[in-house]
Amino acid sequence: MTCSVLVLYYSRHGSVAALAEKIASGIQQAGAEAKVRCIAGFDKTSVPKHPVAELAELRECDGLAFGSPVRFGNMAAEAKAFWDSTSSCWLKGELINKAAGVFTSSGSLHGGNEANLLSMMLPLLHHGMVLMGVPYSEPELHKTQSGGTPYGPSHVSGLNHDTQLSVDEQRLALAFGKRLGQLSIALKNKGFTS
Ligand SMILES: Cc1cc2nc3c(=O)[nH]c(=O)nc-3n(C[C@H](O)[C@H](O)[C@H](O)COP(=O)(O)O)c2cc1C
Repeated sequence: MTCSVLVLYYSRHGSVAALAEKIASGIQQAGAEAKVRCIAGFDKTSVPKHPVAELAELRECDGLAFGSPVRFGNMAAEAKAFWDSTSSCWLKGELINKAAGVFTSSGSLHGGNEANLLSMMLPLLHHGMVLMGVPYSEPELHKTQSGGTPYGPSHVSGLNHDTQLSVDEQRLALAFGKRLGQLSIALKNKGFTS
């Protein structure tokens, strides 16, 4: 039975997209399929790095990783607008009991990445998803000097959003993806998901 995990993100400058790709590698390492899809920007001028997500892909996923940059301590409006378009999915309970987690990128280390991750969980909880993060059994969580939190992977991109993912950020994103893949497979195989 194939298990397909949707890696759904919004990214303006590419930092969240870079995390999405690492998470997808971890999902694949767990033996699940990773489908990377982006949320289109409002201005429609930028060329997306991955295909733009269709609502049907959210309905059909077996697990979800959701990413957004920090915008004034919260998720980007584009990401919020996507969730505001998912009422039909919520009415039918199509995401109930599916594994999910969140990831983000912020300009500065204390610029609100953890607050953002927590608020990004809210729509997923309303949809009845089973939330997971990164456990402290991952050694990088104890020593990272950049991003990477128990609430989900993160990156600190700097004032000009030009820093690469650190080694610790990459490892934590990979571990998160692997764990999400494993949990998605387990929940699907046990018959918990619709
Ligand atoms: C309107 C706006 C608000 C932002 N607010 C914050 C913020 O509250 N804290 C922070 O650390 N960075 C903030 N940033 C910076 C972005 O979170 C950061 O550049 C992020 O890495 C961008 O991700 P992306 O490269 O995937 O677009 C803000 C950027 C914009 C454009």
